[in-house]
Amino acid sequence: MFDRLTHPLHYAEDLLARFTALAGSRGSRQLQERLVEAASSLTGCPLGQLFLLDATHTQLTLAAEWLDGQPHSREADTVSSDYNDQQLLQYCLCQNQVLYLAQLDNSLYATPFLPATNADWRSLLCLPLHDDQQHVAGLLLLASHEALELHGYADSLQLLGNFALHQLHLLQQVQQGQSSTTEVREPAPNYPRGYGLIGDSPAMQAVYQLIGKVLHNPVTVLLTGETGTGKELVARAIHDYGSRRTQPFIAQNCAALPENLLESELFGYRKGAFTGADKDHRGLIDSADGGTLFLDEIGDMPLALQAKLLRVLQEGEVRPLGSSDTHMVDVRIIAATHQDLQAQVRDGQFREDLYYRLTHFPIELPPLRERGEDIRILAMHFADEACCFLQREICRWSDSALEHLAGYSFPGNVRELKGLIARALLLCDGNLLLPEHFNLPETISQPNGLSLRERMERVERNLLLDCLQRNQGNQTSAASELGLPRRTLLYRMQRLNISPADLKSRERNHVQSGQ
Ligand SMILES: Nc1ncnc2c1ncn2[C@@H]1O[C@H](COP(=O)(O)OP(=O)(O)OP(=O)(O)O)[C@@H](O)[C@H]1O
Repeated sequence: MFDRLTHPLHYAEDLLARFTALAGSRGSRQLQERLVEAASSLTGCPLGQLFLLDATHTQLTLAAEWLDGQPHSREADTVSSDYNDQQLLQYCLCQNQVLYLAQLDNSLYATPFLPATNADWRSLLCLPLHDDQQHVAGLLLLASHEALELHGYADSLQLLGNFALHQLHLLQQVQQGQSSTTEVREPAPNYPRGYGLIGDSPAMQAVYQLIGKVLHNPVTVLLTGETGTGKELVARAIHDYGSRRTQPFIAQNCAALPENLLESELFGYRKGAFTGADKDHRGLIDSADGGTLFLDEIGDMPLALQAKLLRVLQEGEVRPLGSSDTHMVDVRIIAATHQDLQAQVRDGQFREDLYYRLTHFPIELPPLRERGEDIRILAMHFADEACCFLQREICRWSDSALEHLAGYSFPGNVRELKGLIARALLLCDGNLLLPEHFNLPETISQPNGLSLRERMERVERNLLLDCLQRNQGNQTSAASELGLPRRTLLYRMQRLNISPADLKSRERNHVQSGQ
């Protein structure tokens, strides 16, 4: 971490002292100032800045600035969510990438976030900072009038910055606790899961069982299933929970690159193998040595490459492009496809020998519509996760919204459900998710075998139950909210078989699901 620094030991000692100083900060302001001061002093840069994302993750604000050995205050400078005029900050934040520019004065990028000084700013280091859930939550920025080699400070300063963010979070929690005006948020409930996947349906239980069989056995696994059913997630689970977890996991989508590029990416090449190959390049198979290589969309791999892959699977041998030698690798291959590989074999698009080699241990991921009971817990899990990410209060669900989702066929499976929830949360101004927040395409919504009348009755039943629940079971207030005479409400309740027991069981469900 310190190998690019001139006095690593001295730097490490100073860095440790800064951690201690940050831990001893007595308030948010002091903590933020100590961080920018520390970063500026450790790197010898006259400027240190800390930008923080707001709770909705749409605005970036300059929280602290250190300039020429002292705190520098300016008008709160807020950068809006599109960061249009702040491309450098946007790059770091959205790409989650460290940015280092040694010759800022020659660059075409605008730097309105840097304070105006007599001398021009020449070098810049900008680091994304992460919260305890590993989400980007801010930026630490250093700048100098000299062309300094700042890159060597990136890793250690990022650790220092992340530590400061965690401390900041703790301080805020303590302050909130003391003011006791803020409600303590219920911890998110634990949804049934296996190997990090959410879902409790018999179909998913069967998947968990199969995953368990291959965790400690490097057999080749073929994951099949429609798009968005979680194939990549399962591949990662097999790696993360298996014996190779400390080794690399490398994923490559075979449909993403043309044949020659895919070949050089996977197998690597030797200098001079083709025009532009000016040095040896290590392929992904080599990079995954000891670990796992996940080949997504294997059905799109060109036939010529299929033969080379078969050699890797059978002999463990790799021959880079332009090389006459082969070398051995120890890579576990997990492949995935949403296509019918057998049909592709029949059509001559997929090698039969590779097909049999890959299908030693197939795992099929069931489509979401065939595991309706998982829709509810997945929906709640994604909503909780998104609320945590946006740092907003956990949303409650109306039964009608959950039913609305349960009646949909989800051609895009879990990925589509996740997207729908993210959108619904943006549309939901309050804290209760309702059917209107989910704009499901009518044309592919499945009636689940119910007639129109039955579906209408279901909607009406949920609407009445929602309203009664809001009014604590008081029929007079519910009727008045609905603009109905009480007698009509009672009549409709009777027709739709709504009893006080229904209300009670609904309340119980809400409590159980943490609502
Ligand atoms: N059981 C699950 N629990 C939690 N999240 C899931 C589950 N299944 C899928 N997801 C989420 O759904 C999204 C799509 O999953 P993934 O990319 O693994 O699907 P896929 O089958 O590989 O899709 P494709 O065939 O299009 O590549 C991801 O965000 C993933 O985290």
